[in-house]
Amino acid sequence: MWAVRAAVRPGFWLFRVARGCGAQRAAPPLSPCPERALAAFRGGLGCPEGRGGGGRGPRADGRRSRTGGKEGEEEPEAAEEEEKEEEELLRRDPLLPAGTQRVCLVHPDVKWGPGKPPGTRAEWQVVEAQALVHTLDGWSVVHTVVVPTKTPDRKLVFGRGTLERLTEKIRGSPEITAVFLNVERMAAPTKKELEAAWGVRVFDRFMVVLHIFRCNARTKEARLQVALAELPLLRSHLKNNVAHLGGRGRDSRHIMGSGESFMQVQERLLKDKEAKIRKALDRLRRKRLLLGQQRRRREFPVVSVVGYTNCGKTTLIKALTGDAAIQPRDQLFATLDVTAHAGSLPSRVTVIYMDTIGFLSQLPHSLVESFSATLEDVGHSDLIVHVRDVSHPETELQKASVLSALRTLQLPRPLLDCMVEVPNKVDLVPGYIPAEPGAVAVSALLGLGLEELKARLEEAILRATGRRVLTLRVGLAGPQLSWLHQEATVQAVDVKPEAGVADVKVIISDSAYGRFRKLFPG
Ligand SMILES: Nc1nc2c(ncn2[C@@H]2O[C@H](COP(=O)(O)OP(=O)(O)OP(=O)(O)O)[C@@H](O)[C@H]2O)c(=O)[nH]1
Ligand SMILES: [Mg+2]
Repeated sequence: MWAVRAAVRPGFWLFRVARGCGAQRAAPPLSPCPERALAAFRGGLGCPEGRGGGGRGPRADGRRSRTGGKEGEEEPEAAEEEEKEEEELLRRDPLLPAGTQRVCLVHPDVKWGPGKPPGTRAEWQVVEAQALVHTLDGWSVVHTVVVPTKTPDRKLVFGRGTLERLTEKIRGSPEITAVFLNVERMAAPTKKELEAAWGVRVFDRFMVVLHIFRCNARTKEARLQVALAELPLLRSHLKNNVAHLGGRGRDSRHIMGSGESFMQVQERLLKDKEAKIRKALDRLRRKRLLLGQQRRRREFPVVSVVGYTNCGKTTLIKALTGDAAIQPRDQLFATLDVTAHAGSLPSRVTVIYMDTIGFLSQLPHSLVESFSATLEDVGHSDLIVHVRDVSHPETELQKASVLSALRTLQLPRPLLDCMVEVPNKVDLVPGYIPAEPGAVAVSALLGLGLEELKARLEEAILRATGRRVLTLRVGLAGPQLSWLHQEATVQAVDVKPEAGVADVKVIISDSAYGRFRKLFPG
């Protein structure tokens, strides 16, 4: 969900990376059981399935906090109060009208100059804009107009003559109930003038995407992030309304003798709201980090699956884990919350796949900024898998957008260097051969290439987490075998009864192997 333009702003991301590529951390034991791994993992993840996001679970080590409750628990009244405040912050008027809308899509096509978006074409941008509209329940595009323009950022976006022609068309088409002007952001006066000229409501990309986010956000963190992203919109509405009131909003008629004008009171309320949302988000983030630490103590290798929106991330995770509960949808931004799903690799290594929010180019900064914290989990993973829809005409541009945004996350170099490229939807591109070295082409939908991908992921995970495959000889009478079952992944046991020993093939971390040698020096 990251904008290409936003991505190049230095210091833009709020992202903090706690640790580097998995190679730098102590390698954990691996559970052979995905269900158990996931149950343990979800206890430490603020995701809808996990129900762990509330952060009120007990500490893994059972220690008590200062308040007398276990650490990670809160005082019940304080927690209730926080919950009430969070719900209050989430109460909002509808952003876009509910019910059926027949939309005229107006796409300003910048053919030259600095406003021309690089590497794309008007028809592709139109297809993406149509997909955004169709994501909304009951909304359809009834007309599409591509209008050449030099300066889409001028007040009325188009020249006078073009505006007149558009007005004639929109006014003369009674079936049109709304206009989607495919610009990143429209200034409030522009919106007002266009709505007055066309007689219907006019939306920009920011509003449409924000509305989709609102509909799709599930966890409290994601919903609060949407609420935060909405604030600039509320501010510009406020300015617009005050302008509409003429001098009345700004003048010195103070409200109830408070010394503040109407505008000042509203601005203060919005500022208070912003501070409260940020505080609530910070609270949730701290809980997530605390739970993340518990999760890391359980130490399952984590694979973050990232990519442009609708490229097939969720479908791939469903195919890799066989998790029937996952429901991919042909929709932009179907996934807005980071969720975790356990799966097994060929040597029965259990990994946790993290499904993430997709990227979209030309997304307004405030939206990107609001969601950056959600992506912190990517920085805590052991491996990144970059999924790409190779059947999409803008597949190369999408790849560039994703990579450019990933770079701005300030992820540790090794994590980026170890990234596994997965060109997806190859069933739609017969004869597709990946150009990138080490890439594994798949069709997540048809299950093509999955075994090769699992083998590639296993190799990358072992390398990234400092694990190795060893065959150890153990005595059958001692506790070594059960120790190995607990602390490593046992792949095969070759019992030699006559010698009273067994050759055990294990995947074991360097640290666990060190402990094994110390415990069982013989
Ligand atoms: N033909 C084909 N379609 C696929 C493949 N993988 C995914 N799809 C379809 O692409 C659409 C989007 O899939 P998702 O898995 O929801 O994509 P996503 O990247 O998770 O999307 P967001 O969560 O919205 O960012 C769905 O209709 C899938 O059925 C594939 O390998 N081949
Ligand atoms: Mg998804």
